[in-house]
Amino acid sequence: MEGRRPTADSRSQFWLMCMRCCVLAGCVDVALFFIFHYLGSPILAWINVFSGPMYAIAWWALKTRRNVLALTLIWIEVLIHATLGSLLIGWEAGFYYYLLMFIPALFAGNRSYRRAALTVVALWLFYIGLAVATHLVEPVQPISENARLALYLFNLTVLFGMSSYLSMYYMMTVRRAHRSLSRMATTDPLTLLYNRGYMVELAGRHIAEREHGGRRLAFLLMDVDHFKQVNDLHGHDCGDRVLSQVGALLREALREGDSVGRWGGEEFLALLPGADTRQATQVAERVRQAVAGYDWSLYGLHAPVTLSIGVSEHQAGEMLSDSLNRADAALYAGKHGGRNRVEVALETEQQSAAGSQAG
Ligand SMILES: Nc1nc2c(ncn2[C@@H]2O[C@H](COP(=O)(O)OP(=O)(O)OP(=O)(O)O)[C@@H](O)[C@H]2O)c(=O)[nH]1
Repeated sequence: MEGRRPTADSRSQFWLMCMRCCVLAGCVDVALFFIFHYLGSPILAWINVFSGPMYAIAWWALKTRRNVLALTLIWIEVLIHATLGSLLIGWEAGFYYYLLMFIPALFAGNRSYRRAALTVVALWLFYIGLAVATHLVEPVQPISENARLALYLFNLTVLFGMSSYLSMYYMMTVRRAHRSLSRMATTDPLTLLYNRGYMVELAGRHIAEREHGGRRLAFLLMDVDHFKQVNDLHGHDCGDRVLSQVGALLREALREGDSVGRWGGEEFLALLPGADTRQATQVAERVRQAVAGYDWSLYGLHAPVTLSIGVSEHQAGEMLSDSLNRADAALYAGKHGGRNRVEVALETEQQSAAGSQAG
């Protein structure tokens, strides 16, 4: 039976990603400390000694939900690092790359697109200013051509790694949000079965397939008997839990490939692709027995919950509403025949529902 999947909180995922970035950035700073020592650039080496603890504090701030403090520290660190790196060694060392990583993060983490866009403009102006400054002023602590190239390649590699990670995260977030939205649009929140709208869509697809020479299609329209009494005697909350349990029993009793949804209040619909009337009737009987045989005393009920079920099979050229009307007529006959019964619809809407199996 088709089911549903768990959800994830995308906002907390964003902060988890920031924590991972802090760890990565801290590791990069440790690597840069040794690189600058090796290159004979002590000022930059010592900047990294301060950067590492800043990322450690930012990580701790994120862990303790001091998100604004964490983001402020990360911004300060990257701005100072990129500025000093560019002014001391030169634009060609590629420290400006680190500023670029803020652009997607600004839009992903900011609820206001306007504020994110304004910050990007400020960042762009800063970027331009830094480029012009490094063009006009000679590097304060120049290093050899080869060392600068090595540094440039290192920074470029970090940018590729970080950007790939961030892009992957953003795509995962979008896909997760899409899955979550489509689940909400297709699921009944109480029973976690498909909702009516999605059942209509699924039935439409099966009918189209059948009209093109595909498999047969049978419908089970099911209604909980005397459900009003459950609400009246045990309360609405108990009624909700009973409906939810009926949903779970229906899911268990149906085969992989069948679909079941909540059709209305205490009414359910199952689609059985590939089943003819005889097979659908057997399935309906199995479902009826599964619900009636469940131990409902667990819910404080003194009598078992039962279902009346109307079975219909889609006829060539028939509209969905016609198949369902025939199933509904059979269900109605089941109610009148004493409930806790499976009734089979006749082939055309004009004929009354007939045939019965006692419960
Ligand atoms: N707890 C709960 N009750 C619901 C929900 N949706 C519909 N109902 C109740 O289901 C009851 C349906 O009552 P009726 O239509 O009279 O049918 P019935 O009592 O099941 O009787 P028969 O169908 O004739 O066997 C009403 O009391 C509705 O309030 C729901 O989501 N939760």
